[in-house]
Amino acid sequence: MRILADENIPLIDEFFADLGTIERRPGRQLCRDDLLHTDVLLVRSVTRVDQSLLEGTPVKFVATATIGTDHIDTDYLTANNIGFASSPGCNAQAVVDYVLSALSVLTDTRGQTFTDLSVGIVGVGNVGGLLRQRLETMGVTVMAVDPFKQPEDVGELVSLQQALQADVVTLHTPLTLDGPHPTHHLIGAEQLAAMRPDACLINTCRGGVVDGQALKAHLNDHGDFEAVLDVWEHEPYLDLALMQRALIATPHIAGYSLDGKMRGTEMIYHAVSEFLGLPVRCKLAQFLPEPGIKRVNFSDNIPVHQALRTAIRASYEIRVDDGVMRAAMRRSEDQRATFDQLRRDYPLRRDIPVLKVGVPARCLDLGKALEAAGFDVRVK
Ligand SMILES: NC(=O)c1ccc[n+]([C@@H]2O[C@H](COP(=O)([O-])OP(=O)(O)OC[C@H]3O[C@@H](n4cnc5c(N)ncnc54)[C@H](O)[C@@H]3O)[C@@H](O)[C@H]2O)c1
Ligand SMILES: O=C(O)[C@H](O)[C@H](O)COP(=O)(O)O
Repeated sequence: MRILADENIPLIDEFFADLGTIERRPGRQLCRDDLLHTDVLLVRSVTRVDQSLLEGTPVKFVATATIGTDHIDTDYLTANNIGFASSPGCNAQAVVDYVLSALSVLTDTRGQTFTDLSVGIVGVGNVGGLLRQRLETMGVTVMAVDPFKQPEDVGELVSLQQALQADVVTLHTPLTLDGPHPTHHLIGAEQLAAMRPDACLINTCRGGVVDGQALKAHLNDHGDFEAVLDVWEHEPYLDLALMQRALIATPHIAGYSLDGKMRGTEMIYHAVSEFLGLPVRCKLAQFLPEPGIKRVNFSDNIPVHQALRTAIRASYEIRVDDGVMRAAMRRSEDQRATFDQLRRDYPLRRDIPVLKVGVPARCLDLGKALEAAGFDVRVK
């Protein structure tokens, strides 16, 4: 068995070494010639997998260690009897953490608390569904839209027009170009104009879901409008003027927690094992390290919103990623190389539920609020 893997997929040896020989390549440069002796191809989102990559190769199975699948021509795989698996939900928690950290910065800059906000969630799948659950338990008003879901499965749904009325609109759809509800440029000039002049748009799904030119113009015309952008229309190239005007700008790392990335590898390992008719031979828990910060303790005189902010940012401080990207892009002579390097060298980050939070026994409300945000609360 010959396996070729993107060099940025973690734990490849740990999960796949007993299956055969493993080769690694930078995902963005992977080409057909690399695959002339490959049986199983393991990719991330930066490799376009289609006829031009696979035709004439012996590849029998393709797996992507990502949630998104817009880089895969699944029709071609099906038509050519090539097996396929993705990693649905693997890094959903990390994206939710990213949004919570962004909201904590937004409310901070505006002197608000989480419960002052209404949040429109566009796409109520793995990420949007978990986000909805967290925000609603935290007491935030949510307006969710998803034309492919039923309210009995995901809770109350509204139209996109209604969701655009929220203080914050956060996007969690796949990038789709066809079908009954395509998402390419789902948010353009018309939708931005329908939003509140002081709203905040968060995009962590795919750059192409937002019309970047329209967003830049809207931001320039509306001084109180904010944008939090993790994904960009022409990645790995960025519109620097859009980046400068964004409240927070990051290099497509919303899902980049260690837990999320490693869970992605575990999911493709399960899929490859099943394809080969093999039993599951190892588990992610064997390889996950202990968290760096193990515990944050609160005393009883801290307001709930402050404790939430502190705990969220102890787990994941989005402003650091924003600062690092702005500094790197300012110095950069090669945007593409810088964008990829920021992603490749991304520092270790753990999911919110990994952080234990200590609260005094008499602070029931504090404990409940932290639990609602996903923390592992221990009563002192
Ligand atoms: N920035 C990152 O690091 C990162 C990490 C994970 C996922 N993502 C992106 O986020 C996307 C969503 O992730 P997920 O795990 O929730 O996917 P998912 O497939 O579980 O959910 C997507 C939801 O969007 C809905 N949807 C589709 N078209 C829609 C439309 N026109 N309007 C409203 N809703 C629509 C679907 O019905 C589905 O419920 C992924 O496709 C991926 O591209 C980005
Ligand atoms: O779709 C996903 O899972 C995310 O966008 C993922 O984090 C992308 O990471 P990449 O494959 O580009 O390293």
